[in-house]
Amino acid sequence: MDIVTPLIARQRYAAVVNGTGTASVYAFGECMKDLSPNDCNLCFAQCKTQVLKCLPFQLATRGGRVFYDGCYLRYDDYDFFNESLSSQDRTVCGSKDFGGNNTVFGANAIELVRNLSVQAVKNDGFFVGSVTFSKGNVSVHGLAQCWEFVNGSACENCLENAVSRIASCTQKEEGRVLNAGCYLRYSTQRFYNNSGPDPVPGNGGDNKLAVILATSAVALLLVFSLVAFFVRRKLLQKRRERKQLGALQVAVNKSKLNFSYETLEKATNYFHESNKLGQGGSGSVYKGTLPGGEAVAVKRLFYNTTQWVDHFFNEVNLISGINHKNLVKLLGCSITGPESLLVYEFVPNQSLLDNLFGC
Ligand SMILES: Nc1ncnc2c1ncn2[C@@H]1O[C@H](COP(=O)(O)OP(=O)(O)OP(=O)(O)O)[C@@H](O)[C@H]1O
Repeated sequence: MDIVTPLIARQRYAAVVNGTGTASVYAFGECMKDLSPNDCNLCFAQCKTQVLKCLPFQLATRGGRVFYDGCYLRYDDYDFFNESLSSQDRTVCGSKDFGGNNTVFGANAIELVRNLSVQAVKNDGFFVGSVTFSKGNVSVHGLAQCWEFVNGSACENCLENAVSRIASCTQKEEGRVLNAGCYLRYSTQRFYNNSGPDPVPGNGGDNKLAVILATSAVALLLVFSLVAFFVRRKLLQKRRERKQLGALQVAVNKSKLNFSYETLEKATNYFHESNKLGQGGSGSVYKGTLPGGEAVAVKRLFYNTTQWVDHFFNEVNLISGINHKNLVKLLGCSITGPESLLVYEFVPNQSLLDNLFGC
C-alpha cells in the first residue's frame, strides 16, 4: 500500500505487485475520473484504512476490495488487473424507494446507464450524464467507469453486465454495480463533478417533451395568427360594406330612379307566375303596373352582393339618361329590398321586335 499511495497521487491509478512466488501480492487502486486530485488523495487515504481490515493475518482472507463513491482499491494473491467480472461482484441498491412513477423512472434510469456505458467504452472508459424527464423535474444522474487496464471489449462486457444487474435497483432512488473491472451508478442526486453542461445521451422524456411543446406552441401561434388575420379581414370588409351601403342607400333614396321594393312587389302581384314575361341570363322579367297605371317590366336579378349593387346602381344612373329608339328605356331600380330589381318601360312583343330591328 505504501507503494500504491504516491502512484495514485501522481497518476490517479496504480497497479503494483509486491513479493515473489506464492507470496506475491497484487494491488490496484483508481479514483473516479471526475474527482479532483485533492479529493482523489483523500478518498484513497480512507480506502487504504478500510482495506487494511481485510488483511490475511487479521481475517485469513486472500484478498480484499473497497469501493467508495470516489475511488476503488483491491488487493489479491493473483494478477487480476485485466479482470472484468468475478464471483465477488456486487449490486448495491439504495435504501430509499423512488416516490414517483417507477415504470417511467426505471425505464429512464436504464436507458441512461446503457447510453453511458456505450459512451464510456468510446471515451477512455469513463462517462457521466443525466436525464430529466417529465412531471416534477425528476432527474436521474449516472456514471460509468472501467478501471485503467480494462478496456475495449472487456470494458464493454463489464458495463453490459453492470447495466443488466443495476436493473434490479430501479425501484430505488439509487443503484450501484461494483464489478471487478468497472463501476456503474445512477442516482436521483447529482453526485459527480464535471465542468460544462451535462452530456445527455439518449432521449430523455423532458427533451422530447420540450421539442413537442415548442413545436405545438409554434403551430398554435401560427393557427391563431391566421384565424386572427382572416377574422380581422372579414370584419374590416363588413365595416367597409356597411359604410358603402349606407352611402349608397342615401344616394338611392335621394334619386328619382329609386323604386321601393314594396311598390314593385305589388305592381307585379308579388312576382306572380302569370305576370312572368320571360327569363334572361341575369334574372326573370315580370310585367307590372305602377300605382299611376304605367305598365313596366321588372327584372328580378339573381345577384345581390353589396359590391355588385354599388356597381349596378352606377350603371343604372348612366343608362337611364340615354334615350335611343332601339333601346328599351330603363326607368329605375330597387336595391334596398331583399333582392335587386330593375324597372324598364314595358314593350309589348311586337314593339320589342320593332325596337330590335329598328322598324
Ligand atoms: N321591357 C320589356 N318589355 C317586355 N318584355 C320584356 C322586356 N324586357 C324583357 N322582356 C322579356 O323578358 C325576356 C328576358 O329578357 P332579358 O332582358 O332578361 O333577356 P336577356 O337578353 O337574356 O338579358 P340579360 O342577359 O341582360 O339578363 C325577354 O325575352 C322578353 O320576352
